[in-house]
Amino acid sequence: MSRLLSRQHLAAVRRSAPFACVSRWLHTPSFATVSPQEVSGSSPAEVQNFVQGSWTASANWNWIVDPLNGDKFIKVAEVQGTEIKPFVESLSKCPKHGLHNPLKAPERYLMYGDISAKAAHMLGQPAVLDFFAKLIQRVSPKSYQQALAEVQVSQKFLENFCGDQVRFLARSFAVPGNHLGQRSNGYRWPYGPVAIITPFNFPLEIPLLQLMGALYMGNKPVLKVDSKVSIVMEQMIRLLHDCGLPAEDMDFINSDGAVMNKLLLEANPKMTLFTGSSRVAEKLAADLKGRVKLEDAGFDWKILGPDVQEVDYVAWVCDQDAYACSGQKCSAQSVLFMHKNWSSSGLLEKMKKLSERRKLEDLTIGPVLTVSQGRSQPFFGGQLTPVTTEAMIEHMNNLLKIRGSKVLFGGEPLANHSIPKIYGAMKPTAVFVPLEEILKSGNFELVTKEIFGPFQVVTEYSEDQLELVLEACERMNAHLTAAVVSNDPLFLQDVLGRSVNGTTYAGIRARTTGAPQNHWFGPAGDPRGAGIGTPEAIKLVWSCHREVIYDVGPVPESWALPSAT
Ligand SMILES: NC(=O)c1ccc[n+]([C@@H]2O[C@H](COP(=O)([O-])OP(=O)(O)OC[C@H]3O[C@@H](n4cnc5c(N)ncnc54)[C@H](O)[C@@H]3O)[C@@H](O)[C@H]2O)c1
Repeated sequence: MSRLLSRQHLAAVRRSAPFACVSRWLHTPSFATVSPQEVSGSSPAEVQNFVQGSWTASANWNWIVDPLNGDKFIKVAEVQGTEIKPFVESLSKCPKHGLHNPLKAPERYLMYGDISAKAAHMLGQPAVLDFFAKLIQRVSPKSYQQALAEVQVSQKFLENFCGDQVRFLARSFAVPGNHLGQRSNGYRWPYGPVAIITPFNFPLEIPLLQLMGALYMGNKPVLKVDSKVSIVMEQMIRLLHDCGLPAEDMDFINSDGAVMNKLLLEANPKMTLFTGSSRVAEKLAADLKGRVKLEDAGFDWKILGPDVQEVDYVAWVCDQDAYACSGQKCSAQSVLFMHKNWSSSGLLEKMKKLSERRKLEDLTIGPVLTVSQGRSQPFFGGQLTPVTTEAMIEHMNNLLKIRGSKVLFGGEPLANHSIPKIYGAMKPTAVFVPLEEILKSGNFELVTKEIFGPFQVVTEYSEDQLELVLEACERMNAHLTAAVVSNDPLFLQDVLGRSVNGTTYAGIRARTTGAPQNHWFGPAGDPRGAGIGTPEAIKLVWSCHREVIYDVGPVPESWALPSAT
């Protein structure tokens, strides 16, 4: 359905809708072609692709089921392997030097400042914030506050890059040369044709921030979002077009992983930003011969230091870090190392009580959406774990085989729900495993396996066991976020100085999650590691360094031909 037709359809629906429906549509923003409240099994929404300046369908519709009741409620026009040609051609139209760069079409930096200003203004309207928050809730169930925070972070990010801020991203430098007429200039240069692949858990924030970063620096991206949630970004692209985004500047594709993999191999983007599991990240790094930046798995740790204080606050942050968004933040607290001084503080009892406040009705706990890949997705090697209820229970039972381990709270499936079986439905769960056992080679892999759901491991250490805690952190593979909860400066210095996680919070209010637009967010310790959010992240991910050495003379009158060297 073309954009025009969609609008006509929308207008027709608005005309024929009963009163309650009309009032909802009245609150639907002008760019939108769906209403979050209306999408249902009996009134399914459609998601299209955008390529070479127009919205297109495909030969195949992939049905997405409502994660709360299993109804087929969204159909996505998934591009098949035989249909990728327009996307390949579109990317090939962009030269390696990009759509703009410091020496070509610099007015486009200003244009993107204007687009950001308009988009920030539009997204900041209460009705538009609400529209996106509710749409996110429909496809990636989380509490209204969590969904709204995702939209607000995205809105603030756009505000941050208004006016001249986009051109400042491409600030260059000059160094005087050796003689008159010579100087070197360092430029931030685009890659040209690029690709962005993003997962299901932040349907708006991750794709929007990476997309805008790519565009700001002069690249032409093709964007692929997990089909389960791509309706959100489809609507956002319509908003961006309304705010002046040139239609030819980016493409949007819906497909399964295998087709996207094929597209990457045929279109040969000069850089691919991948956010998702380590399994796919490693495959793409090999397939694309290292031309990638990665935001992959997180097994995020929190260490509570020896100074016990603010127990209620720390318990609340632990609950939020481990269980908000049902534990489906890549920054979620996966393991808690608790100094023995906290044992008698009542912290664990408080965490248990807080976890029991969570309920499906307000989506403070909800479905776990990591599933095995779609029909045509081949198995690429490595452990592929759909996080179903059974898978989480099985993982818990394996942990419970470790000597001294026990369930602290949770450990049971959610009751009274209609979440489809392909998704997980588990109460917020904490399993205690003794520190010495965690470190044993047979156990370590199991304990540090990322369970992308409401699940954490808790352990305890004594004064003389900090070395073991740091050894555990050193042996982990994913170094995304971390928290050192202490106001003891020497403790902080010691732990921070001997660890690597990319986004680390330190102090008694430290958390593992949050990641607003004003913090760098990304892994450390891997040269392929990407970042998101800040000017530094945009420059690192979406541009490379180019040095132009101007040497315009004059050649000194005294110059004579030197002997051969
Ligand atoms: N580091 C971060 O910033 C960050 C942020 C969010 C999620 N994550 C991680 O993402 C994972 C959860 O997401 P998921 O299970 O949906 O991840 P996933 O790797 O299965 O999928 C991510 C995206 O990659 C696509 N994809 C899959 N195979 C592909 C292939 N061969 N070629 C190209 N694209 C392919 C998927 O369709 C999806 O759009 C967790 O491990 C989590 O920690 C990391």
